[in-house]
Amino acid sequence: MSDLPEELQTSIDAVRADVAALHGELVRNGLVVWTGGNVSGRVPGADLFVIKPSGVAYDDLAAENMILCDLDGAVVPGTPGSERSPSSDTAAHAYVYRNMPEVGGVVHTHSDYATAWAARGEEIPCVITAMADEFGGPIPIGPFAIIGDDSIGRGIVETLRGHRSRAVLMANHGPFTIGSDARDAVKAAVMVEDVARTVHIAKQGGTLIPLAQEAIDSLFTRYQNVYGQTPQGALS
Ligand SMILES: O=C(CO)[C@@H](O)[C@@H](O)COP(=O)(O)O
Repeated sequence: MSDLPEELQTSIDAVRADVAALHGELVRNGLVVWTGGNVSGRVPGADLFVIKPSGVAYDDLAAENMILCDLDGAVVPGTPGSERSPSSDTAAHAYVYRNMPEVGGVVHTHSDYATAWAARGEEIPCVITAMADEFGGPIPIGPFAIIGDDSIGRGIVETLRGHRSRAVLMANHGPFTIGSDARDAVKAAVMVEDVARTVHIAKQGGTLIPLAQEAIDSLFTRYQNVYGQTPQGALS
C-alpha cells in the first residue's frame, strides 16, 4: 500500500495517531485492566479502519504499531504493524463499519460497572439527566455472543441500529460503544461506565425514579445540538 495517494496516506496516518493516543484515555479513565479493551477508527473516505494489535500493553501502543484493516477485518499486508495480529474483536469492529456507515469509531472495554450490568443481562434505565443527555434513553443489552466470528458485531448492530444509545451492554461480556469518530466512541465508553456506576449506587439505595420521555427527549436534543462550543470556540 506504499503507493497510496498522498491524501489517503495522510488520512491513514492521522487515524493511526488518534487511535493509538485514545487507548491512553481508556487507561486514564480506569476503563481497562492489563490489555482488556480496544479502540478502532474508520479511515474517512476509504474502506479501511485502524485497530490496536491484540494483547499488546497499552504503554507500548504507538501509531506505527496500530494495524490497518479492510472492512472485512483483513489486515492490509505490507503496512506498518501488519506483522502482528489485530485485536481479538477485529471482526466485530469490521461488522459494525460494514453495516453502519455513519459510525466512525468503535470501542470495547470490560469496565467494572457496565460489565456488571451486562452480567445480569439488565439494561440501565434512564433515571438521570446525564443518561438522557448522552444516550437519549436506556442503555440496552445485546445478546450473548462468543468471540471469533460476526456474532458479536451482528449483536451490536441489531441492538443499536435505530437506537439513540451509542453504547450496548453485550450480555455476560461488557460494553461496546460507537461514535462519529474514535474519540466520540471513547467518550461514550467513559460515560457508559460513569452512568452505570451512578445508577448502580442509586439502585442499592432504593427505588429508581424514571425520567419522563418528554424530559429525556428535551435533554437529548439540547445536549446533542446546543451543549459545548461551536467549532469557532473549540479549544481542542
Ligand atoms: O473481550 C475480549 C476477549 O474476550 C477482548 O476484547 C479483550 O481481551 C481485548 O483483546 P485484544 O487485546 O483487543 O485482542
